[in-house]
Amino acid sequence: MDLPLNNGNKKTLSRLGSSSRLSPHHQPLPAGVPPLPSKYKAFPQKKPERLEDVRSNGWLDAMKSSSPTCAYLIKDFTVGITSDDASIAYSIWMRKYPSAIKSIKQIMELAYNRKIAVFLDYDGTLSPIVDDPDRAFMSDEMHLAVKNIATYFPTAIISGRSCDKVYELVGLTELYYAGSHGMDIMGPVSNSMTDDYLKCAKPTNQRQGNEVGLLQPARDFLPMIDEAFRTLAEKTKDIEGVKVENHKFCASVHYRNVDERDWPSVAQCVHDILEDYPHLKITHGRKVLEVRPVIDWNKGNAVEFLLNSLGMNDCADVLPIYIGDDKTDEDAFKVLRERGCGFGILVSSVPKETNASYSVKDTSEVMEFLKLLVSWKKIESV
Ligand SMILES: O=P(O)(O)OC[C@H]1O[C@H](O[C@H]2O[C@H](CO)[C@@H](O)[C@H](O)[C@H]2O)[C@H](O)[C@@H](O)[C@@H]1O
Repeated sequence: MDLPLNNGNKKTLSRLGSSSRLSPHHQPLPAGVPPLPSKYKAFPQKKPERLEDVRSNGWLDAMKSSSPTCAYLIKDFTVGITSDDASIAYSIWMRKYPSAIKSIKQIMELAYNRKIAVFLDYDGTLSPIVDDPDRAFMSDEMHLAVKNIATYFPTAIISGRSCDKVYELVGLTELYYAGSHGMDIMGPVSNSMTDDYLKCAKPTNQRQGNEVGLLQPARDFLPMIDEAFRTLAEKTKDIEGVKVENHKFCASVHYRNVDERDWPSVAQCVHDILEDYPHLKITHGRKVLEVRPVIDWNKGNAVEFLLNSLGMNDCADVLPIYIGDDKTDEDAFKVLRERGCGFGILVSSVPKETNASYSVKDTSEVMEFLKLLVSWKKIESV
C-alpha cells in the first residue's frame, strides 16, 4: 500500500532512477497500518487492544543496554565480567572491527583513484555524550577538523536532531545536513532535480556559492509529530529528569537523567501514547526513545540520496565513509555494506554488533582520523 505523501505530486527525483526504495514520496506503510488520512485530525483515534507490556516487548531491555559505558557486552561475550576480561573481549572484537586509525594505509589504498565522500553523525561522534543535550558542543579543534575535511571532500552531517538544530551547533556553511534521522535533508541541487526537491529560499552554502535544496519525505507527518511531541512532554512532565525534544520530523524522549527505577514509567508512558498513533514508531538511541514516522526512510536512505544528488553514485569512482556511534547509524553502515561501496566506522569503546567495518574509540579518535584523511589528501594533491 502506498502512502500518498506530498500533494499527489508523482514525479520522482530523476537522478534516483525508478527504485521505490529511494523515492521519497512512495513509502509503503508496514502491513496493518491504515493509510494516513488527508486531514490527520479527522482520523478516528482508534485505541487498539492493549499492546504487550513494556517489560515483555523488549523496550526495557533495549533501554538498559543503550549507551553501555563499561562491561556491557554483546551476545558472543559474557556479562558481569572483570575489567581484565572486558579488555580481552574488546581486543578480540577489534580483530573484526580494526582501528580506522591503525588501518589508514589500507583505507588509503581503497581510496586510490576514487573520490571520498564523508558522512558524519553528530552526537557521540563529533561531540562527546553529555547529560544535557543542549550543551553537546564540538571542541574548537573538532570544529576545525570538520571544516578542513569539508574543504577536501564533500561532507554531510546526518543527525537525529532537527536540521536547524544541528546546523546551529556545527555552524559550517560548507557542509550538507540531514536532520531528523535523514528525514530533513539540506543538500545540493542539480539541474535534474524535480519540484519534489524544494529549492531553498536562502542559500546556506555561501562558501561554495551552491544553491541548497530541501528534501523532506515525512512532510505530511509534521502536524502529527508536533501533536505527539506536546502530548509526550505533557504526560512525562512529572517524571523527574525526563526531557522531550521536538526535532521536527521526530521527537526524542530522553531518560539519561531519570532514576533507573523510573525507566519503566517512562517506557509505559511513551508506549501508551503511541497506541493512539499507529503512524508513529519508536527506535532506541543512547538513553533516548526516538518517536518517528513509520515510513521506510532512515539515515541509510539519506546517504544514498546525497550520493545520488552529489553525482557520486558510481562505486568504481567513489569511496563513501560514514562515521557514527549509535543504533540509528547502523542503517547507513548497512547501506554501504550492502552496496559493497565504502564503509562505516563505529565509534565505540565497548564491543557491539555492527555493520561497520572499522572502529574508533571515541570522539578524539574521530578527530584524529579526519585529520589523517586531510593530511593524506594534501600529500596526494602535490
Ligand atoms: O544522530 P545523532 O546526531 O547522534 O543524534 C542522536 C540523538 O542525539 C542527542 O542525544 C544524545 O546526545 C545527548 C548529548 O550528548 C545525550 O544527552 C543523550 O543522552 C543522547 O541520546 C539528541 O539530544 C537527540 O535528540 C538525538 O536524537
